[in-house]
Amino acid sequence: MSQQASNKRPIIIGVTGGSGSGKTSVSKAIFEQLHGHSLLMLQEDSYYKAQDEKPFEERTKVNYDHPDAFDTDLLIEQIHELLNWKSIEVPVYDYAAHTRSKEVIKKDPKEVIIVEGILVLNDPRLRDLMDIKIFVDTDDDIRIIRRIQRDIEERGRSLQSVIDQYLATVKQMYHQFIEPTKRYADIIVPEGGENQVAIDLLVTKVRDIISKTN
Ligand SMILES: Nc1ncnc2c1ncn2[C@@H]1O[C@H](COP(=O)(O)OP(=O)(O)O)[C@@H](O)[C@H]1O
Ligand SMILES: Nc1ccn([C@@H]2O[C@H](COP(=O)(O)O)[C@@H](O)[C@H]2O)c(=O)n1
Repeated sequence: MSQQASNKRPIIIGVTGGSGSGKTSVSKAIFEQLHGHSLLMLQEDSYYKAQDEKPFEERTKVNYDHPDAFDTDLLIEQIHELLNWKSIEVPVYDYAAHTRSKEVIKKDPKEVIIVEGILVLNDPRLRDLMDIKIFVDTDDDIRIIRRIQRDIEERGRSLQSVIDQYLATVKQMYHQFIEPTKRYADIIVPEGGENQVAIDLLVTKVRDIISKTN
C-alpha cells in the first residue's frame, strides 16, 4: 500500500536556533542517521521574500532577521501540500544578490520532513504543524565566529559587512525573536551537530513516532 493510501501523514520536525548555531548540521545529522525512511529537508531561508524590484543597495539594508523578511505564508502553504502527499516547488535563494533566483526546485513529499531556520518556531501556525520542535543552543561568540567564516566563504560577504550587519540587526533580532522561541522547544540541543547523544535520542524518537502513526 502507498503511504498516501495508508492514511499516514508525514512527520514534521522543526529545527531552530540562532544563525551559526548548527541548525543545518543537526538537521543533516538526523537526515543521515535516520536510515530506512524517506526524508526531505526544507530550509526557511528558501522562503526569504523576493526583492527584484529593489535596487541592490537597498536590499543590503534590509533586516533579514525579522519575521517580515520571510514569505511564511508560502512556507506554510507548501508544508500543507506535503502533508497531503503533493509535490511542491521550492524557491531558490541567492544570498549574494539578496533575492530569489529565477529557479525553483521540485520536491516530492516524504515520510519525514525537517523544517530548519532561525524563525521556524516563531509563527504559531508553523509550530502547530510540527511533531518535534528542536532548539540548537550555541553561545553568541561561537555563532558569530562561524558566521564570519561562512558568510565570507559562501555568501559573498566582506568581514566589515558581516560585523556591521551583526551589530545593526542580527544580534538584537536574535534576542527579540529567536531566543524566546526556546520555550516552545521539546528538546534543546547544546552545541549543534557534534552532540551525538542528542542526535541518537532524536532519531529514536522519530522512529517511535513513525511506528505509532503506522
Ligand atoms: N558542532 C560544531 N562544531 C564545529 N563547527 C560547527 C559545528 N556545527 C556547525 N559547525 C560549522 O559552523 C558553521 C555554521 O553551521 P550551520 O550548521 O550551517 O549553522 P546554522 O544552520 O545554524 O546557521 C558551518 O560552517 C558548520 O560547519
Ligand atoms: N539576504 C540575506 C538573507 C539572510 N541573511 C542572514 O541569514 C541568516 C539565516 O541563515 P542561517 O543559515 O545563518 O541560519 C540570518 O541571520 C540573516 O541575517 C543575510 O545575511 N542576507
